[in-house]
Amino acid sequence: MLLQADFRSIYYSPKTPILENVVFTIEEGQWIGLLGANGSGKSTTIKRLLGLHEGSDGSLHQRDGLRIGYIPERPIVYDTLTFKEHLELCAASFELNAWDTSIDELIRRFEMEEALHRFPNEFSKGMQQKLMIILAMLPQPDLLIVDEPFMGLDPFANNALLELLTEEVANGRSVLMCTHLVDIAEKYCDSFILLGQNKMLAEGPLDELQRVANLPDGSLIDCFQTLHQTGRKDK
Ligand SMILES: Nc1ncnc2c1ncn2[C@@H]1O[C@H](COP(=O)(O)OP(=O)(O)OP(=O)(O)O)[C@@H](O)[C@H]1O
Repeated sequence: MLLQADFRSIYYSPKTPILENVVFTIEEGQWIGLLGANGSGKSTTIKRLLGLHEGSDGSLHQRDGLRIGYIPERPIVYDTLTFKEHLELCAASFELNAWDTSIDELIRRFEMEEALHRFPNEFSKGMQQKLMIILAMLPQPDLLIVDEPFMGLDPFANNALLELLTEEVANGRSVLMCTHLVDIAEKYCDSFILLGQNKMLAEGPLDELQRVANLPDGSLIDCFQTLHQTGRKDK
C-alpha cells in the first residue's frame, strides 16, 4: 500500500463540506483516474493528499518514505530563474545533482533542449507544463499525482507524457491522474475514483463501476453519467 485515504469530509468551511466519504487506497503499479464534473472537488482532494489543503475529517496514511511527484493544473514558475536553474534548484531540494539523473532524456523527450537557458515565465503554456512534468519526475517519485496534465500540451507532448506514464507504471510506480478526458482515462487507467453530488460516487476498476452503476457492459462515461445522475454509492 502506498497511500490510504479515509475522509469523512473535505471542506473549506466545516459546516459545508465539498465532499463526504472519500475512501480509497493507492497500491504500487496502479494508474488511477480521478474523475468528476467541474467543481466536484478533484483538485481539492489532490491538494489534501499533498498536504496543501488542511480542511478535512478522517485520516490519511502513507507508506514510510513515500516520494510524491506533483504536476499541478496551473504551472508555477519563478520569474528570476531559467529553466536550467529550476531543474537545479528542484534537484538540490532533494539533495540530488540534476545532471546525475535521467533529466537529459526527459528534456529531449519533451523537446525542451532549446529552452534550457530561457526564463519559463516567457514560455508558452504548454512549455511551462512540460517544465512541470520534468520537475515532477526529477526525484523519481513512487507516486505521481497529475492534475489535468494534457491541458495546453501539443499532440506530440501528449503522446510523450502518456508513454512516460505507461513506462512508470510498468516499472511499479503509481499514478493518480485527474482528467476530464474520459476516453484517455478508460484506455490507460486500471482503476477510477468518481466524484459527484458532493461525495465519492464509486471507486475501483471498470467492472466494479459497471456493477455499482448496474450497467454490465457500460463504458466508463456511461457508468460515470449514470452514477452522477443517481448519486449512488454502493454500500
Ligand atoms: N480556496 C477556496 N475557498 C473556498 N472554496 C473553494 C476554494 N477552492 C475551491 N473551492 C470550492 O471547492 C469546490 C471544489 O473545487 P475544486 O477546484 O476542487 O474542483 P475540481 O473538481 O478540481 O474542478 P474543475 O474540474 O473545474 O477543475 C468548488 O465548489 C469550489 O468552488
